[in-house]
Amino acid sequence: MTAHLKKAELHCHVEGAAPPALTLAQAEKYGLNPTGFVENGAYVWHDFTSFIACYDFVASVFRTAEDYALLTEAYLAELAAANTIYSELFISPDHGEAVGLSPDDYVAGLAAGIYAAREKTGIECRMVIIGERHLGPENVLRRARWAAEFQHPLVTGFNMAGEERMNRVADYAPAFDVVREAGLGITIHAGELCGAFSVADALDLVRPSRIGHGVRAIEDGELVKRLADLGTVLEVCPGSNIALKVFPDYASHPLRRFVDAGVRVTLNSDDPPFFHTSLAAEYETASRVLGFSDAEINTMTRTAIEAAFVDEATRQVLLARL
Ligand SMILES: Nc1ncnc2[nH]cnc12
Ligand SMILES: [Zn+2]
Repeated sequence: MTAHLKKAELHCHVEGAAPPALTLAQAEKYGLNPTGFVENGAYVWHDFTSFIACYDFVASVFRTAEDYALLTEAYLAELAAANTIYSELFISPDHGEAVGLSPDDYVAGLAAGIYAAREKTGIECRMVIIGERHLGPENVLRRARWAAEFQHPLVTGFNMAGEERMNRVADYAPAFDVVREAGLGITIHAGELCGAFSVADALDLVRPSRIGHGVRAIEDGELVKRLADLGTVLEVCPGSNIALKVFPDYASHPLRRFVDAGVRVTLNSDDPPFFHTSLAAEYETASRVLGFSDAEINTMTRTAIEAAFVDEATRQVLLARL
């Protein structure tokens, strides 16, 4: 049982956290047809490409700051009820813009949800801006420039997500130079859909403190050693990896091998209802299926707080709560 363990999450996409029932209610509110995306109370997709199409539909039913406040507060309340003290949400202003919601209003809605949840439950949360890789290097650079200029106390990092098989990390390096210069925390999706070379590219060209997934680094022993030596933190999402068939089953999942190699790892849900998971379920899987002890799982939670994109005073408060 892991219900009693304190938890922290570094890797969850906010639109990807929308429960299907909420998506259906929002679709009805705006007269949008969910057929093909939500069936029998579950999201419909069969590979990464159709997952992204479904994700885009789900995002399109959230159209105002109030919609985002509702979604965010509901997700954080669920996390807090599962003993979660810290959450980092990946937010995608491009999805807001796609439905006519300005980046400022998009962030304002998310922040309202975060403040409301903190008031009611004490959960601490920060936002990480996403640049969507499949929108191309120019758009990710545009988003990075915006993120570098944008000042909000809860926006503390930058990330690139989306279709990893499109282009090479080098094409996006200028965007990361911009946000590094601005002092934002840096993480990047790599080593999920592409192999170890993608993680190596990220280390060489982006120099992130964390990597989203990174799990296919396991294909290169030297790279695993490099991750351990650098102290790079992997945001591991086992349920997502199994759902997207990055690994065929939990027996093949490399989380234990990373831990044994001294790589710093954390547990995350990625897009929980899409992958029939939750942060609480990921903790349970780590315990019951992957065989980690409570002490080992607590180390992962501590690692998440150590790697969180927060100011040092907040980090100390969070560490004291563990
Ligand atoms: N698992 C994932 N990989 C890449 N981009 C994403 N966007 C939302 N979920 C994602
Ligand atoms: Zn992700």
